[in-house]
Amino acid sequence: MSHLLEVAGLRIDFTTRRGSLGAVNDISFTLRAGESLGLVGESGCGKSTTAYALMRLLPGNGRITAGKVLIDGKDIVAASEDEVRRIRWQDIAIVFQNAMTALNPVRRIGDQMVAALTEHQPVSRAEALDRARAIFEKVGLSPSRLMNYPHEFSGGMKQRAVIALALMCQPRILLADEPTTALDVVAQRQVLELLAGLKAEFGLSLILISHDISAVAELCDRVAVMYAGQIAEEGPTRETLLNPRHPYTRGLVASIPSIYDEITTLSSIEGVPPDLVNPPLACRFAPRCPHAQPICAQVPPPMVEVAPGRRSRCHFATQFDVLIAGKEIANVPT
Ligand SMILES: Nc1ncnc2c1ncn2[C@@H]1O[C@H](COP(=O)(O)OP(=O)(O)OP(=O)(O)O)[C@@H](O)[C@H]1O
Repeated sequence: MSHLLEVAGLRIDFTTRRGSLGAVNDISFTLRAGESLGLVGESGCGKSTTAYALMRLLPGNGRITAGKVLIDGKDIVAASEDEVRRIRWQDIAIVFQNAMTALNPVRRIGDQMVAALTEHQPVSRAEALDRARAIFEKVGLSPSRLMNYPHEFSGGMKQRAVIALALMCQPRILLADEPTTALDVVAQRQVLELLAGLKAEFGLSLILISHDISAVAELCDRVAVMYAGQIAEEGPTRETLLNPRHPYTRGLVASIPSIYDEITTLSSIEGVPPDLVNPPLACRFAPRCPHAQPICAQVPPPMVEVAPGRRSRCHFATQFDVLIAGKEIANVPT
């Protein structure tokens, strides 16, 4: 089956006062129609930057400096502004963390939804309104509230409205950047259930960016664990989180209470991620890795396939158990 989205060798740099900051460095992944991918990793690892690049919505000081982003075969990196306008929102749409980034506070929500469609497709206002009503219902909002202003909605309702807005042009790929972070626990759960339902109903391909690994475990077929602008490990969600092949994934999974029943330990990864203006030259995680070996500080690890559909950027990915066991043996008091 062909890929709906193919990201290859993506690199994104920001111009900063301290020099060039490599926010994303050689990222590759694919997404099939109807598939969901979770992007996880500590704050600052490049998740949002990746999502903005897929929409060609980087801030002014950000630039894609290498790589391709093929959306249904079309490269959005090389596309003209006109082509980008045809692709953005129609083929790929984004739900931001903060609903008010997407919603105009002084415009009725229904009018914003109508405009989102009529700006992109040759439909009448009446047709667009019909569609807005139908989508409002799909996202669990009453069509009678369509002409409300954003401030008349609760946080959870606003986020539903943002999802409705993103779906107006019937995109096939939906990016959700921390869609529940600003919500209370009940609304968080409801929005996640909504995303799962929409994915199933419309066959949406979903990229869920979240630091909530449990949400990703529940919603996503695959997971890409990012560290310092790179993908440290990627694979089917359950296998990857239950049996990591990268020390960073192992640390990340161990730092949350329990995603799957089998995992019960709780710890945290010591240290902080590197400065992306001057990242470590070899393995970016080596300075914090409890299992680091001399090679890790000398040679950049390649991304290797550890099993079909599973990749890890660790020198010891294919002998991971030995690496972990080695640490445990080294710790035995003599
Ligand atoms: N406009 C910008 N100018 C300069 N640096 C930026 C800019 N936006 C992001 N960065 C830097 O790029 C890196 C990646 O940031 P990004 O926001 O993509 O990470 P993230 O994983 O999404 O984090 P979070 O979970 O906090 O949103 C960070 O080092 C960040 O400081």
